[in-house]
Amino acid sequence: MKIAVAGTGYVGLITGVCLAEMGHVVVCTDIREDKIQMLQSGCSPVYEPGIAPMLKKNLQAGRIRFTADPEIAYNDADLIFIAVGTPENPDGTANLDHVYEAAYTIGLCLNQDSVVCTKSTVPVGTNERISEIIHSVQHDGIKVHPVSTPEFLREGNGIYDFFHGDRIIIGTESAEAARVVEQVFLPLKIPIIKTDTRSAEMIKYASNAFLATKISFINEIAAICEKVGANIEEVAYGIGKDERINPQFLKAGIGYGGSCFPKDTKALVQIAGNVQHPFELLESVIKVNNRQQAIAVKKAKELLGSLLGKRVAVLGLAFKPDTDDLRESASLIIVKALLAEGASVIGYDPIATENAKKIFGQTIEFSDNLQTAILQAELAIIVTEWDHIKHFPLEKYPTLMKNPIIIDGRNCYSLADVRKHPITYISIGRASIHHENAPSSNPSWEGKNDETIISNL
Ligand SMILES: NC(=O)C1=CN([C@@H]2O[C@H](COP(=O)(O)OP(=O)(O)OC[C@H]3O[C@@H](n4cnc5c(N)ncnc54)[C@H](O)[C@@H]3O)[C@@H](O)[C@H]2O)C=CC1
Ligand SMILES: O=C(O)[C@H]1O[C@H](OP(=O)(O)OP(=O)(O)OC[C@H]2O[C@@H](n3ccc(=O)[nH]c3=O)[C@H](O)[C@@H]2O)[C@H](O)[C@@H](O)[C@@H]1O
Repeated sequence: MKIAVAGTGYVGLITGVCLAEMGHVVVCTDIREDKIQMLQSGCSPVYEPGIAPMLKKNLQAGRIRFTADPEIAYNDADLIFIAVGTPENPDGTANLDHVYEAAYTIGLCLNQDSVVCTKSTVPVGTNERISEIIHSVQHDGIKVHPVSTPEFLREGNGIYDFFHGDRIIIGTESAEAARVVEQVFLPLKIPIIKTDTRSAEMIKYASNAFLATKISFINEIAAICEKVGANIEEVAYGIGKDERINPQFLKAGIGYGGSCFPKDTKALVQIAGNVQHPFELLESVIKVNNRQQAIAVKKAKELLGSLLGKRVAVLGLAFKPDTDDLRESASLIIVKALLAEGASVIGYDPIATENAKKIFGQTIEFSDNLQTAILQAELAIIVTEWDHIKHFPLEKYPTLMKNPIIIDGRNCYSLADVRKHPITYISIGRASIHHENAPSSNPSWEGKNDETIISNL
């Protein structure tokens, strides 16, 4: 069976390389010739742990090829995965231009019967439109079956998720097409759920919306914990022990970012609105997240008063660890707000700096290591819990910073460890630790003094 993949971004590339690793013959195509050239030479245009060696191995074995020519990719493909981007329109709806362009090109190029699977996240009804587009231009006498196969991988864990996902959804009205797709994934021994196309499309949005809801829920509880002197880490552990709640996605912090939760929650609000069902719960989830992404700078201002002229180190720029992706990262909001307050910003990220430079340009400085990032800084804001940041020794902050103040947006350190050092430390949903040399302005987010809170923990 020859498999083609449209789009060589995070999803397309991981899908293509992992299918080749399973032994399939795969050809990937993209409209970006620069990406295709990189991939042909064995280099991955995105950072994803494990992808580079697997790519090289399968290129050498001749199981995967890359081409900018869609004719070569689609002409004789038995199975095609569409994995192109579906970014957000200004009104929050999903932009389907790339998906429809890919469908059109597939229709023009296909020369045999084929199954066309959509991995891109698309609103309910899109696969029907994809099918119409293909049929409107396809060669006579061939059969093309559309299937919705939504993708659930996480960036930074993409390869693991491909081989060990919780489920594979196959949404189609064609039993024959479902069988073809099932045969491809059966060796992975991942539960396969066959359903209708519209339900498959909805499963993807509902999954992301539910996970985003868990995050905003725990962030709301964190905000209350700060005011009542409880500790969100203890609370999340306690509620997560209930199997019905589950411990995952209960990590309080400065909100969810990334290429999907923000856009997919907004798109689902639009999908609901289109059928006159205001999705009030999800609207609140989005609102809470917007507040959360702004909270680090709010806390900094409450603590320091003016940020004008202050040197602030932003530690972590990617939207989460183990990726170079900055799409909708909290760092974007934080850096913008710091600059608006007149602070001078120095950014550090172990992997995402090159992508960050494309966004921030010369408006901020960059450091290629954490130590120089915090050197002489008046404030450090932890945005991304990279291992390297999480495990950076606390004792180094007082030796490098003037008067060490950390706002930890990801609760990387235990309060007990922080208390051993002369550091003012503000985290999310936990007691604030004010070192005696720190600025004296009284933060409004809690009415307790530190001693009272410390004795509670
Ligand atoms: N990034 C992620 O972790 C996940 C993404 N998704 C969904 O998968 C889809 C793809 O996401 P990413 O891989 O992150 O996007 P991406 O933006 O990294 O990559 C998309 C690629 O498609 C290419 N492309 C655009 N139009 C094309 C066309 N007509 N033919 C061939 N290639 C074309 C682009 O040049 C780009 O390289 C989106 O719908 C996203 O919501 C779903 C699950 C996880
Ligand atoms: O549709 C998608 O693109 C993907 O979106 C998420 O994956 P991803 O965005 O790569 O990363 P996550 O690990 O889910 O984290 C997303 C954001 O939520 C934040 N988060 C996550 C978990 C948590 O407990 N708390 C929290 O704030 C992370 O810091 C990050 O900013 C989903 O987890 C995937 O299943 C889905 O396929």
